[in-house]
Amino acid sequence: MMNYSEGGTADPPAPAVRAEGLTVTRGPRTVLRGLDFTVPRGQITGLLGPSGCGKSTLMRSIVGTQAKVTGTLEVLGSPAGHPTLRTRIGYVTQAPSVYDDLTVRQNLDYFAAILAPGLPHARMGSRGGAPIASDRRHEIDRVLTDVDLTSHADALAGNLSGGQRNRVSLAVALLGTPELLVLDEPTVGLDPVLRRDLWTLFHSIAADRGATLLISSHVMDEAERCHRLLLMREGEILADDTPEALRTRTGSETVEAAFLHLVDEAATAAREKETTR
Ligand SMILES: Nc1ncnc2c1ncn2[C@@H]1O[C@H](COP(=O)(O)OP(=O)(O)OP(=O)(O)O)[C@@H](O)[C@H]1O
Repeated sequence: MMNYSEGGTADPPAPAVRAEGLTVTRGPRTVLRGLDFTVPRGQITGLLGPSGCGKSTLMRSIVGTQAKVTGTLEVLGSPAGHPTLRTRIGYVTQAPSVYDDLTVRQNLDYFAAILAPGLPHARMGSRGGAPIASDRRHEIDRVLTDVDLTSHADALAGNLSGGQRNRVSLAVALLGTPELLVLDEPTVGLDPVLRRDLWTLFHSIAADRGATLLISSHVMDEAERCHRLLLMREGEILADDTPEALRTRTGSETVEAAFLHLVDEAATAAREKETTR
């Protein structure tokens, strides 16, 4: 049932992420400069911008692993980094975090045991090495199917290709059906077919499970696949809108052209500000 305010209109759901004046310093540099934005729930928000603009730093701040964060940063209604958020967020870093000397299934079982140590250990299975609790096995089978690695379940992670290792990391993040998935360049190094399949998976995660996805990329054609975009440049947010609205607003045919238009616009505005000083 929906909640209604006194005025009779539906309360908009609280955003998955809300930032106000978010500033991050790394060493002597201010890497994020007073960002204000929200990430709506149940949608795919793309975080796009050139290398070094601060995408990973912003993602690390959201998942609570970044030091020297000031301003307001709320994630799923709690301050970023709050312990209760740990099991509600799935995070995939750029470098796949998997154990090379374990098989894909053993990696997943290890992370599943950490995520949900209370899962029942009744009815043990024994295929593929050490016994695995049946509920965990079911969960692991599900995420293996999601990332199309079922046929490699018993391969050592160290023997996989870079793209396959990335998908093991993604499978780890999908364990436990998190409400918010933060994926740092998840499609780097993947062939076009796999990239397409992963984007189909991302859309079904948002549509079927109501999860929120924040996905970084510096490949502009992936922007077209997102519901919303945060375009970043040099630690600032250049635009926060839908791909269509960005194209329309800038009179551009592609998001890439819209991005370049906004960069030029920002540079012109900065020059004018400088000359009127
Ligand atoms: N450990 C660090 N110490 C100091 N500065 C850092 C550190 N890591 C990153 N930076 C700086 O912070 C800025 C933002 O880096 P970040 O990794 O967030 O960018 P990015 O947009 O994710 O880049 P890429 O697309 O190449 O991954 C960069 O200018 C980088 O030089």
